[in-house]
Amino acid sequence: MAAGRGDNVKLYSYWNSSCSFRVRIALNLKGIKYEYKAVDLLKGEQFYPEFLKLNPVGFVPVLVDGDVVIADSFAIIMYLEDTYSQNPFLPHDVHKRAINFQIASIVSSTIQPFQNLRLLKHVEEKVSPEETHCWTKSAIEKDLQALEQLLTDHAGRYATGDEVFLADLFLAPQLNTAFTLLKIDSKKFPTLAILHETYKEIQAFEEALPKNQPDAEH
Ligand SMILES: N[C@@H](CCC(=O)N[C@@H](CS)C(=O)NCC(=O)O)C(=O)O
Repeated sequence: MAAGRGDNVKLYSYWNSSCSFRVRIALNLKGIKYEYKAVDLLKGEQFYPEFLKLNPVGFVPVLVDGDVVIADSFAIIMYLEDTYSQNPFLPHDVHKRAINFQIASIVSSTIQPFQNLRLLKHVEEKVSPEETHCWTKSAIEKDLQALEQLLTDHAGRYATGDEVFLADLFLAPQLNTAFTLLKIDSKKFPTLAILHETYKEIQAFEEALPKNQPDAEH
């Protein structure tokens, strides 16, 4: 299967999905124009048979690039990195590269699953929405503390120095969820709070924000 040429790209996305947000940033940074295909997670469109053909797990995001179909934000971002050489997401320095993978992995495998819709729905059936919210917030705060500690040793203007790399693509959506949606107090995380503000100044990040998507609910 040939890698796409970037002239027929579609992104299946939900405006408020942090995993989709990561990929939107990646596409914007690579300068790849794409067709936005909204999948309404609240209506359960992720379980429609035609969507499950693209991603049997029933999650957004899914990228279609010509005849290439890829699901999972990490896999999609690495595919974009390997296919489109402009604005690389990975530094040459192997240590810095590893730290980028570490941060991306903490966000995608440790933190984000706590805010996953199907998990939250399940927990809310057992305990109240308020209790679920408190549990999510405290779980995420604990992991943000770990990220804050890690970043103290590595951050420059961005997460791992003065250039935007993979870690930033994962951090920006996570910090947006934590500080904007969940209203976690950013003062407890000084390095993360500065990064959160810095990301707002980058056009590729700003245009990828949930509120700027065609399916956004205001
Ligand atoms: N590891 C996957 C996780 C994808 C994921 O959790 N997507 C969420 C939105 S951020 C979703 O589609 N949830 C729908 C559901 O829970 O039914 C990735 O990084 O793409």
